[in-house]
Amino acid sequence: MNKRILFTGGGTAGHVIVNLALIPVYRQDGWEIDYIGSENGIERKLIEPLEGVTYHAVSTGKLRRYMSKENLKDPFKVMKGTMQAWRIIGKRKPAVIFSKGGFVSVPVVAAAKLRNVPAVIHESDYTPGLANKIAIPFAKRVLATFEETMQYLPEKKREYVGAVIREELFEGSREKGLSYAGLDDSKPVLLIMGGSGGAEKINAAVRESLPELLPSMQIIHICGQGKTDPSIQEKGYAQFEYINEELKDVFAATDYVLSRAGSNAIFEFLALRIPMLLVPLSRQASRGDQIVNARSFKEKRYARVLEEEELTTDKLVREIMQLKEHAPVMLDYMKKYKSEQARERVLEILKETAK
Ligand SMILES: CC(=O)N[C@H]1[C@@H](OP(=O)(O)OP(=O)(O)OC[C@H]2O[C@@H](n3ccc(=O)[nH]c3=O)[C@H](O)[C@@H]2O)O[C@H](CO)[C@@H](O)[C@@H]1O
Repeated sequence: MNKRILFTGGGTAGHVIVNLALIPVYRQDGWEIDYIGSENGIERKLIEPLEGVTYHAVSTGKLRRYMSKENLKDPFKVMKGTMQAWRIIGKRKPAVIFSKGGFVSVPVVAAAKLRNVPAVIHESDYTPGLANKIAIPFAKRVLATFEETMQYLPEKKREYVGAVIREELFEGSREKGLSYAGLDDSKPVLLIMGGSGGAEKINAAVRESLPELLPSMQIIHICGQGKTDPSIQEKGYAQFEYINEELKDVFAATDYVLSRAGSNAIFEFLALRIPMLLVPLSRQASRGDQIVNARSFKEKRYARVLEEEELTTDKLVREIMQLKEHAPVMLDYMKKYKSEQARERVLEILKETAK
């Protein structure tokens, strides 16, 4: 078999992380690895430095349901991206393409179809995103993280596999995580993670709540690029823009988490058995995918949820304080979830599908 695989996906870290979990397996197995991403997206930062992966940048345009003055050029950018992807696929001749979604992936999956190379799409959210919806007709298979997502996917292509989680996240050290954040073992640690891009509303509410929170806990706050506040220098409060390699240690040091409800993040907390309070991104700011992700986790008792519209400092403090009380029940339910098989199954499917 031709041992060459091409990955795509980008826009936010959520559309890259699953690829990051799979790439090391292929490297170890001696595969040639290509990646198609955008010129300036986070995927370039996360993927280009990896050894053994050739990164190709293509033109991308945001696809929207409705045309407006601002996005008149976007269909042309997508067409250009498709031509570029078509050329790259023709030159590199991958046996299979794995797409994690995001707008950059649409031209790649379309070009794969034109080149007759099988593509496998992975959908991590409860309801499929627009990019994946457009790309699914061109793909051979579509895999879901949430079992409930199956109802939205074509019967002949779909399979529920669960969440693909980076292996190294299970190998963190609490001690290293505490020392990385300049904290100690004296009080429990609350991690605050506003999604890969941070979350300004959560950041502001947390900063206002510090006087009430810090007496009983330490806080590691991942604020997002350019969103830390250097004027806050409290003991027991550590701020970061984004954490890459040390994230495994930070997770190991975490007792509770306050997070957005991006699919990859919440499945990581579930697999690592970290009790969570979720503040999903509102419908005004998104298509509402995080609201349904969070609802599903709440129904399964893996998480508590605070809607963004209800986010006040008082409510936030109360909910965070209550996490400790609710944790034992959450942990009982979380223990029933098994995550180990997802990555193996995805690898098997990719092998079955490869030309
Ligand atoms: C604003 C937006 O469009 N959000 C979407 C995006 O979220 P977002 O990009 O935030 O994606 P997720 O929450 O799914 O994943 C974030 C990933 O980044 C990692 N991470 C985060 C912070 C950090 O400092 N270091 C780090 O490695 C997390 O461990 C996780 O693996 O994709 C998700 C998956 O399709 C969707 O559910 C979200 O609605």
